[in-house]
Amino acid sequence: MIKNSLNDYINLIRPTISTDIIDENNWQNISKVAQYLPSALTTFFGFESRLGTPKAHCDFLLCADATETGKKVLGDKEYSIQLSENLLIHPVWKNVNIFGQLWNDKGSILSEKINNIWLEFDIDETLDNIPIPSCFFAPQAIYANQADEAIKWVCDTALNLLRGKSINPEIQAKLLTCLQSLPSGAYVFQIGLMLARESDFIRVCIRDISHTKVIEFLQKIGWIGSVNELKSLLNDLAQYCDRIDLDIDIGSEIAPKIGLECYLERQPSLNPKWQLFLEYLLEKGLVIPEKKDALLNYTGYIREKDYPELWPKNLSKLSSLIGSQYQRIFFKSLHHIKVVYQENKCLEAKAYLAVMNTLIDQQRIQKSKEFKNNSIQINNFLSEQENKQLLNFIIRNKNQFQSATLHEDYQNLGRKEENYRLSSVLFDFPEWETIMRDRISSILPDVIDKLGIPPFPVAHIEAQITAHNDHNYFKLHNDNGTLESSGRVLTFVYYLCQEPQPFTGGELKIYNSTSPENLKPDSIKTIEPINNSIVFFLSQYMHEVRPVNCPSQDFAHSRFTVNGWIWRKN
Ligand SMILES: O=C(O)CCC(=O)C(=O)O
Ligand SMILES: [Fe+2]
Repeated sequence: MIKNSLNDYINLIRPTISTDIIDENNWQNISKVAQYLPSALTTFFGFESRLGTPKAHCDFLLCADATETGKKVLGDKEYSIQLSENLLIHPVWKNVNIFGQLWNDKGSILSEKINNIWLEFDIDETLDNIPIPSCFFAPQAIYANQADEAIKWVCDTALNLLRGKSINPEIQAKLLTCLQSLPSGAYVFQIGLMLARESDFIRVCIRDISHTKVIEFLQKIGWIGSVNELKSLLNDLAQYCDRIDLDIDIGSEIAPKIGLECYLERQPSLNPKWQLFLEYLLEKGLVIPEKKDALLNYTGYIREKDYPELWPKNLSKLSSLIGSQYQRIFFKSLHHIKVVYQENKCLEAKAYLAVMNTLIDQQRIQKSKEFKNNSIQINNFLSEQENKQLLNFIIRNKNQFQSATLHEDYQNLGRKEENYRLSSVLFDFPEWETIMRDRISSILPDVIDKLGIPPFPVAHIEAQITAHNDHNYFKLHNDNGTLESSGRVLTFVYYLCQEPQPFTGGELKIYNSTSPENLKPDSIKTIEPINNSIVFFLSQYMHEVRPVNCPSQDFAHSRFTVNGWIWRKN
C-alpha cells in the first residue's frame, strides 16, 4: 500500500520466528497493520505473546524514538516521510499526529520531556479496518518530588492531546496521588492510554521500585487486592528476575489488575536464569511447553547476507553508503515477561519479543564472539556421591575456615581495602585437593581446546575451598594482575552447595575486559553457581562474585567453591 512499509521488516524476520509464537493467520493480520506504517517509523518493534495459551497469536508494537526518524514521521511536516492519509482520517491517528507535531516543535514541553512513543496494536482475528493504536510515551524519569510539576504537562498537554479531550479531574487527582506516593528512588518511565480499547484508564509504569516496597505503595494509593497473594508472587518473581517494574492502571480508582514486568539481564544463552524463570512459569501453568522452548530459542540476528532477497530495499541502498566497518543487523531479543495479577482471576504471563534494527561495528562483534568462548561451565563434574562427600567434608571442617579478607594471598591482588572480599577460606584439604587436581588435569586439554587458547605447559594447580555466606561477595578483580600472580593462566571454580540451593545471588560475572577501566556492560557473562558444576576462564578477565543472600546464615547453607588457578611453567 505504501512504499517502504514496515511489512518489509516483517517479511524479513518472519521466517526466523517459530510458528508456536506467530502462526500464518496472525502474520497475515500483522501484515495488514504493518502495510499502513512506514518503516522509517521505527528501529525497535516487537510482539506481545500470551504464554499460557496454545494460540500462536501476538499483538504488535513499535517504538518511535526522539533521536530517530520515527519522531519526524509522527509529526514533522517538513519530513519526506509522513503518516499515510488513510490513517489520518481516523480521530485517534489525528490526535497522535497532533501530539507528534508538538513533539517535533523544538521549544515545546513535549520535545523537552518525551524520549519515545510506543504504539501498540491489538491484532484481531478479522482485521479489515484501519489499525488503531494504544499509545505510550516515555517521559524523562518522574520521581515523587517532581509530581506537582509533572502532573501539569502530562495531563494538560500530553494526555490531553492524545485523548483529544481533557482528562477527568478525578483521574488527574488520582494520578497526582500516585506520583506523590512513589517510594524514594522509584520513577515513572512510561505513561499510556488504551486508545484502541475505549478505556479511560491511564497506564503508569514504574521502575526501580524495590519489590518489598510495592505493596506499601499500592496500599497508599488505595489499591484493593489480596496483599498476601501479591506479596508471595513478588517474592517468587524476585528470585528469578533481575528487576521488576510495576504497571498500574489509574482511573477514578486504581484498577485491581497489576502488571509485573520481569526483566533479566542479557539473553538466555548468556544467562541461565531465563530457563529457570520459564521453568517456574511452566510449573505454575503460565506458559505452555512449546512457547517456553520457542522463547529460549528466540534470540538471534539477521544479516543482509543471510536473506539477500528479503532484505529491505531502502536498507540495501543505505548499506552501500556506510562502508564495510559497519553492518546493519536485525537483532531479536527477549525484552521482558509480564506477569499480570488480579485477585480471583488466573495469573497470566506475556512475553515481549523485541526486534531491533541497528548498525554494529564489525570489530566489536568479532571481539565479543571471541569472548563468549572464553569461559566454559561443565555440569556434573564429580559423581553425585563425591559431590555429597565433599560437601560433608567441608561442613565438618567449618572451624578450619579463616576470613579471606585478611589472608595475605589476596593482598597479592593489589587491592588491599578491607572490604574488597568477604568470605572464608580453607587452605588445607590434601586428600580432596589431590582428587580435584587429578580430575582437572584429566580434562584440561579438552578445556583448553574449547576455550580456543593455545596450549601451555602447566606448572602446577593451586586450589582452595571458599565459603560465601550471607552478604559475602568478591568485588571486581582479576586473578593475575600482579607480578607474583602473573603465572596464573586459567581460573577454575567448582561450585557445590546443598539442594535445593539454600541461598540466592552469588553469581560470578565475567567481563570482556582485562582492566577495570573499560568494562563493557554489553558483554558480561553471568555464571550461576550451580551445584556440581565447574567453570574455567582466563584469569586475566575482570570478574566479580555478586553478593550472596543466605537468610539462614547457617555455614552449611553457604555457597561453597573449590577454586584455584592453573599456572604456566616458565
Ligand atoms: O567464587 C567464584 O565464583 C569466583 C571466585 C574468585 O573470583 C576468586 O577466588 O578469585
Ligand atoms: Fe577471582
